[in-house]
Amino acid sequence: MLIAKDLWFRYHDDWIVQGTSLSLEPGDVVGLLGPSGCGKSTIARLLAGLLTPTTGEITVPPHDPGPYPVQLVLQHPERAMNPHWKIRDVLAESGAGEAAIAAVDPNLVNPGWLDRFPHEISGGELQRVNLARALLTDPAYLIADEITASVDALTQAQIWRLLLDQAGSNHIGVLAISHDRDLLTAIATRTIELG
Ligand SMILES: Nc1ncnc2c1ncn2[C@@H]1O[C@H](COP(=O)(O)OP(=O)(O)OP(=O)(O)O)[C@@H](O)[C@H]1O
Repeated sequence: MLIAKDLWFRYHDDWIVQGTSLSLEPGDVVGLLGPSGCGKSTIARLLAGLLTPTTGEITVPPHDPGPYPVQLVLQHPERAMNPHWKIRDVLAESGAGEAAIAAVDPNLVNPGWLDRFPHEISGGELQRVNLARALLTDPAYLIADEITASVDALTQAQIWRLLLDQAGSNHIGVLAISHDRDLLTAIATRTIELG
């Protein structure tokens, strides 16, 4: 289980995260909703181990050295990858070997993209690559922070279908962060509301 207990965090003087607690079980899909600036992305970074809470405790599943068991996928995939790397090298950053990359679901990553650079595929396609890279680390939990906020409704539905299929078959717990209450109602079994 991924457990956050009474998290407090501030970047400077103001407390951004004030006593947040939440838990996520393997296979759970939980929404996180709240107004802009209330600290959703900060909570995401705390859970993914990219920030350390000032006080409070985060329990993650035991894991070997290597990729962290809580992976974070962000809204802008182009900011999360080296623009000079081909897609196969972007995916290899997960630590996955050639065979695992070749075995990625072609609905998620079209094999024809592997020898292209990030700017040579669309934003929605690049987000699928971003998602595939996180999934290739074999995460126990995935935090999806506004991952479909920049794509059209059809692509949004397609990306969420792929993510939920993969999460379901690999028993991955998902925390879906969004401003879109309707989206969270459609995909999550429960939603935590902040602010
Ligand atoms: N690196 C940082 N340094 C200082 N302040 C920051 C930093 N990152 C975020 N903040 C501040 O922390 C607060 C919470 O930001 P955060 O991105 O967590 O909110 P959010 O709920 O995800 O917002 P949004 O829905 O607009 O993405 C904001 O006031 C923001 O300005």
